[in-house]
Amino acid sequence: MHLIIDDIVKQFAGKEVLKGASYTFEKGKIYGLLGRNGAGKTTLFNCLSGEMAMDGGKVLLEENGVVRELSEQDIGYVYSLPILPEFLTGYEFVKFFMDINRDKLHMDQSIDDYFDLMSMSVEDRHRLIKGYSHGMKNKLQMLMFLITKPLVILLDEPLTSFDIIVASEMKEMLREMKRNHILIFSTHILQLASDLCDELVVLNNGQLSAVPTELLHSEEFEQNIIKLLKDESHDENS
Ligand SMILES: Nc1ncnc2c1ncn2[C@@H]1O[C@H](COP(=O)(O)OP(=O)(O)OP(=O)(O)O)[C@@H](O)[C@H]1O
Repeated sequence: MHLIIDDIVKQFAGKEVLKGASYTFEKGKIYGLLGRNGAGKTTLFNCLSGEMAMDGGKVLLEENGVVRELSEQDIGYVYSLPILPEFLTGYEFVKFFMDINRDKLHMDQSIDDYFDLMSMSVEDRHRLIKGYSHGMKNKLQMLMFLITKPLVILLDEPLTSFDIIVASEMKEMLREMKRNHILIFSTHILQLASDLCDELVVLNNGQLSAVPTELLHSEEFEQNIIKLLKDESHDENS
């Protein structure tokens, strides 16, 4: 399975943020998306998820040799600031979520099984989401995708809000999930990127490019990434 991003263009009031971004992502890998503040990472995710209309380009999904347009159902998007109904408990929300998606699911696990997978205590799952920490809200969002298993999962700065124990559990889970999904996450934490990702992609000057794999585990990794991101062609006002 491949996610093919082909020549995406996106502009806001005449300012081009994505200038013909192209890249092919494949199943079985975790991709880290790096870029400076304002480079357009969230914009790219919004275009992929269909939340924002693109001004040009295509997003395609290739499965078993068949290429089709990516649909909203193929995408799971973990926001950096999760939007969840605060007046429900985590348990009530997951129950509701499973009910509305019932026809699409293989109901092989119970609600509690999913919470167990997320290591969320029985007490927490029955508390109002209103009182959840940022990290717990992110966990709940991740749980939704364990249920619906979208083919492509986008994570916008996801692990920054987790404590080290939860972050390490999440990393393990992402490594498990990559077998059947395409996982792309944006981050500013280079340590996390080099630790977790199989491939790094840089968004710079509106275009996507791969970071050579040999740089990923080299001693000069950080310096090389800084050099790449400082590329003189990057100009936030262009
Ligand atoms: N809805 C919008 N209307 C106008 N401009 C926007 C909109 N969304 C994003 N932009 C602009 O597009 C550019 C890219 O923003 P974006 O949030 O995608 O960057 P980012 O790489 O995710 O940044 P960060 O790392 O700081 O989160 C910025 O200059 C931003 O101001």
